[in-house]
Parts: sequence; structure tokens; C-alpha cells
Amino acid sequence: MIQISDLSKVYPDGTQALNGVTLQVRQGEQLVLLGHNGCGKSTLMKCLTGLEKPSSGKILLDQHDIHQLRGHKLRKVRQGVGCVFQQMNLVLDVSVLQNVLYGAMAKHGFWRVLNLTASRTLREQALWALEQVGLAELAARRTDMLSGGQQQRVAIARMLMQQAKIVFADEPVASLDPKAGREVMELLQRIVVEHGMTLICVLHQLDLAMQYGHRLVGMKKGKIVFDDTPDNLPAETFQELYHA
Ligand SMILES: Nc1ncnc2c1ncn2[C@@H]1O[C@H](COP(=O)(O)OP(=O)(O)OP(=O)(O)O)[C@@H](O)[C@H]1O
Repeated sequence: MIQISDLSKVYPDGTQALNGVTLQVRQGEQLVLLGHNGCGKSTLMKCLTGLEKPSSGKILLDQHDIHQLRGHKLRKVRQGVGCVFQQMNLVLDVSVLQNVLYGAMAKHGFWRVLNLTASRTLREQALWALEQVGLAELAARRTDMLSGGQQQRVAIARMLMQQAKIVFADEPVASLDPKAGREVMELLQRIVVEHGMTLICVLHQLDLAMQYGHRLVGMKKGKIVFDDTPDNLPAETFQELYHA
């Protein structure tokens, strides 16, 4: 369960990016965040992943306040959180297998997840994760030799390796062509459903949002302006949301 209570964020230059966001996301829910450029979606994702500190309010991930935790306890909570971001957060000059092995770093430490020193079990797990995303045959390839869609698949394999319970995806298909984007969303949804993960995903494509979100949350000027299932949202609501 993710509980966000009255979250606000004011950047040092005075920009108010979030203004009293309150949201509860149940285990296994797939939520899509929508909204015009600059409405605060990425800031919310950064607060959720701990990259930005909120100015006020609280975020509980499975009852743990991530902005209060330190050291071992923080690492333990982070271990259960997978990220698939637009800037893919992969290490590009190492192998695909190595990137997937990094998914086990929070649990096993840096030295034990290096390809040369990792246990056979860990390497088998990483290969299994790559099989799940259809990339096992590219395990030894340098990551920067993969296409954008393949790199996103590696990020999904890494999150499987991590045994993530919660997945934050910030515009995971933004840099992909429509076909590759749809394939990545299809894969992400299948993995999330199969493993009972909770997903919060920022999307700009309304068709993808309608197809892959069980729940759509719209933001405007740092606030939530709707929160409903795709079936319950009239087309005008979307138009209003994206009206400049
Ligand atoms: N580091 C920062 N310092 C100051 N202002 C920032 C910073 N990061 C974001 N902002 C501002 O905060 C507001 C929200 O930005 P944010 O990136 O969260 O929006 P967004 O909805 O993700 O937009 P997009 O869809 O374009 O990615 C914007 O006005 C943006 O200019």
C-alpha cells in the first residue's frame, strides 16, 4: 500500500510543483498519472522514489515513511521499489546481464552482483529475468548497443531481479515509436500482474493510459483534479486536463 498525505513541494526558486496531493494506492493496483507538462507528475515520482524531499506532507510505502528512514532500513524499503524511467537509469557501458544483476545490489551488496564474482544462482536468476522479457540471447551484449525498447525491457528485467513489490514508471515509453511503446507497456503490465506488483506510471498517451491503467489520476498545477477508472471518465475531462 502507498499512502501519500497532503504532499507539497516548493523548489528553492519558489516554484510550487505539488500542492496538497493525497492519494492511496492499494497493493496490486495499476495507476496511471496524467497531466499537462509541468503539472507536477515527475516531481511526485521523484518524491516517491526519494530523489526529491517534499516540503511538507508524508509518503508511506508499506507503512514506512521513506523520508524519515535512514541506512539499512531505508535500503530495505528501497529494495522493494523498482523504477522504469524515461532516462532509463541503466549503466550503458556494461553488459545487459550486468545491468540485471545490479537489481540484486540492495540485497547482496555491490561486490556480490558483479558479473565476474556473482554466484551461479544470482547469474541464473538474472538470465531467468532476461528470459521473461525475451532478451536472454542478448545477455552478453553491451547495453548501449540495444534499441530504446530493448533497454526498457532490460529495466523491467532488473526490476524482476530486484523482486520489486512497487514499480514507479515515469514516461517509460516516451522515447519509443508507437509499436515499441505498446510492446513495452504490454510487457510491463504482464509482469506487474503476474507478480502482483503495484504500479504507478506516468503516461502522456491517452490511448495507452486507457488501456493499461485500472485507475487514472489527473493532475493540474500540482493538484489532483480527477481520480477514477477509465470507463468513468468522459472525453471532456481529458480535453480539459490537456487544455493549455
Ligand atoms: N529542480 C527544479 N527547480 C525548480 N522548478 C522545478 C524543478 N523541477 C521541476 N520544476 C518545476 O516544477 C513544476 C512541475 O514540474 P514537473 O517536472 O514535476 O512536471 P511534469 O508534470 O512532470 O511535466 P512533464 O510532463 O513536462 O515532464 C514545473 O513548473 C517545473 O518547471
